[in-house]
Amino acid sequence: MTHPFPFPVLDLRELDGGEDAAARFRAALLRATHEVGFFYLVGTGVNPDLEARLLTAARAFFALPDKDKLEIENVKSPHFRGYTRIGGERTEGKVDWREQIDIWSEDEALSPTQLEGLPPYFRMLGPNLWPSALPELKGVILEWQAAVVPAAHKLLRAWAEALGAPADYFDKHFTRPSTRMKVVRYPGLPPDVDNLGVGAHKDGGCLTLLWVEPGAKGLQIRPGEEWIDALPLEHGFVCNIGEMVERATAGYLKATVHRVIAPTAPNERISVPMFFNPSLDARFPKLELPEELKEEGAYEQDPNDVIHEVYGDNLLKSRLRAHPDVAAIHHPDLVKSGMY
Ligand SMILES: O=C(O)CCC(=O)C(=O)O
Ligand SMILES: [Fe+2]
Repeated sequence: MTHPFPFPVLDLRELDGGEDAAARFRAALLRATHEVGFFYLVGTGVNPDLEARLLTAARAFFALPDKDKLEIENVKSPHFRGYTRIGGERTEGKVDWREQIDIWSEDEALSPTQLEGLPPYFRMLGPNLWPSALPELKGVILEWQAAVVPAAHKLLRAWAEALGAPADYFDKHFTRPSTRMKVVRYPGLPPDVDNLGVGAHKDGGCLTLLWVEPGAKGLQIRPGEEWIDALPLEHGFVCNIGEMVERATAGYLKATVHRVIAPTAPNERISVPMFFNPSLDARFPKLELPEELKEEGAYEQDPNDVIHEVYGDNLLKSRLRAHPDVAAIHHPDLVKSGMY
């Protein structure tokens, strides 16, 4: 029998509820990310009013005429920001059935002179694209980022301690975190089309905090042999770790494969993943695990998908593969180099 909410629920407020509560939280966090790689997070401080405003703004954006959405189309951004139309993104070489806006931290682009001699991943720094037809979108998104990022920092500190390291073990790699979020709409599939909303994948970075509109099914995870359905928990996030944390812990914490089944028309689904990741030039540290956690050691890197040590290299590789059109227009030299 399947359970609609298959992961443990963790309440972030426990970390501030005295040493016993904090220790309980850390133990539950460790167990969840060791065994399943996913958990629900409540008590983040993101309030229901902000959730409702985000959902309204997201629906309003996707309901805009194409010309207004295409004003910020991602092919206009060398920095992989902006709107991607349905079919414009790929997972495992297959197009995904979703449209989305990519919003990263708000950065200034480096000039060609500044970029000279720097690793190519610095090209990804740059401004976001905002739609002039929906000026209120920017405020809601920046408010969302400001509300979610502190929860992500707290989780990282809890993991460090749970893994026997000092609480600030990861902090120096997150001085300029690469916060990437997406506002995604999975339109209903016509009955004659067979496609996934997004194909099976592991998240590439450290930590994902995913918000899904209440009641919308579609997310499936595969911690073992079988796909498991996971509904969103109201006023909670679905959290999971990515390949960099899996690698840093020699596989003790699991980056679990997941995908989204597209809804059938007239249903649709809005989701807002936030990928919380280290500074671009961070060389994510391997953690020396305490003896009692060392037993497994089953971690093997996929030889076809090498995880680079420097986060920016990973991110650049994944962006170039996910958006071949942006790559061809803005980064033909990188495509030609064969390094990604
Ligand atoms: O939309 C979702 O629920 C999940 C999306 C996802 O896994 C991703 O974009 O990495
Ligand atoms: Fe994902």
